[in-house]
Amino acid sequence: MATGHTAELRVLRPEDWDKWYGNLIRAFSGVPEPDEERELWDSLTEHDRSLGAWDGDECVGTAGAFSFRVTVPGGASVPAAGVTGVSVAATHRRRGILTSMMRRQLDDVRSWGEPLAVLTASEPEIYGRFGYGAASFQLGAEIDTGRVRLAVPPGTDDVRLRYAAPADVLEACEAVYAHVVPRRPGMLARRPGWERLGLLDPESAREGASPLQCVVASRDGGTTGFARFRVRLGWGPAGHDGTVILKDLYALDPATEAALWRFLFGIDLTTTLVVNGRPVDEAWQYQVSDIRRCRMRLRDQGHVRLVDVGAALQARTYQAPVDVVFEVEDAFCPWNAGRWRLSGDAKGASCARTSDAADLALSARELAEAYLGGVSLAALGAAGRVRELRQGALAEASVGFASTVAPWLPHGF
Ligand SMILES: CC(=O)SCCNC(=O)CCNC(=O)[C@H](O)C(C)(C)COP(=O)(O)OP(=O)(O)OC[C@H]1O[C@@H](n2cnc3c(N)ncnc32)[C@H](O)[C@@H]1OP(=O)(O)O
Repeated sequence: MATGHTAELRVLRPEDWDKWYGNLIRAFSGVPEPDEERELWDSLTEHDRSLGAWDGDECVGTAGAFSFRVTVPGGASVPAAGVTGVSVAATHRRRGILTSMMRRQLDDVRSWGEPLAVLTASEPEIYGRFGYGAASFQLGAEIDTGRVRLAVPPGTDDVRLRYAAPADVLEACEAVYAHVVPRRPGMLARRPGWERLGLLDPESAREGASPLQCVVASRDGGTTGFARFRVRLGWGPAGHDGTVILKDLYALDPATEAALWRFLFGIDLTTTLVVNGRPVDEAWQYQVSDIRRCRMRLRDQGHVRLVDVGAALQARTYQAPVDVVFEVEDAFCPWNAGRWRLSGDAKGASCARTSDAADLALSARELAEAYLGGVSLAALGAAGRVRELRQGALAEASVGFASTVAPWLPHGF
């Protein structure tokens, strides 16, 4: 590890934002972001929740924490720090600056009374040591729409689709998003200003494709879904072989969802549909005629940290009754360490300290991975990461923690 003078950590002052953001951009290659994006992040930065590490008047470290609310199993919306903008100047790397920022940040989040922290990681290896675990995953696919057919459910033909300029229908699209948020663990309620994320459309992101297009779905006069996407034309030995690139898609009901996917599959002069960051249990994969020609891939998305184990476990529900004592190890947030009794079912839960014998032993990281219901405690047990101390406790907890809807974090921040 390099030595030398340590950096001074302080809360970001608005007038220091340019230097702060400059360090962040440089840590991600130094290629400037398009003005549109820079201006958006400038307006969304919560200065009083952001930290800078300073070496004299040079910013050498950054970390922010948006004030989000995240959906947990059962549908409650729980305060969560959205950890963002983490960087350390390459000149100052590996001398503990990130560790000092994570230390300060988790202490702050605890003092703000937020039981959770969430992030998307540039490299998953960075955050496990601080107690974060990958709790939601995302599906990507490159679908050969020239070959693959979609079998849609009844009612799909009742859905009306129309093109609209994305900005003109933003309000209706945001209303759809707001309806979807409580249905899926891991999703974030929109804060004012964040709706602009959906309209971001810098020229540099297009890579030869069209500006963002939007198709809005409606049934019985009400907006029930939308898709935003780009189209890139192509030409191969067999003629036109263009690509549709999906940016986002939300639907309130299965017929709307199927109508939007059928539309994306069928755009003339295209033979490929590229999608990224989709829920792992999304319906289209069970409607296709040839799953292999969808070339699917799985990736981690939302990393979660239980900042307050008791409050976090109590905030969600459990799909089957659970009554277990966890022996929790938490070296980085020692206030969580020790024994906790969780009693809960589909209606609610309580979680409190106990001196009773432990049923399951694990660290806060395993609890975080299982927290949104997308990672099985039994699977973590099989991996040697959860120890069962009372026979049957692992199966009981695994069934209770599971979510019938896969957790999903649709976008980074
Ligand atoms: C939520 C987000 O914003 S994700 C974005 C994260 N940022 C980036 O990826 C930008 C490029 N990278 C960076 O800016 C820096 O390398 C950082 C922020 C990842 C790490 O900062 P540093 O100050 O060098 O980390 P620090 O010295 O505190 O390292 C702490 C420990 O983590 C390890 N570590 C740090 N970064 C990494 C990494 N990328 N991969 C694996 N291990 C890492 C260190 O080796 C060290 O381990 P040790 O305690 O066993 O010695």
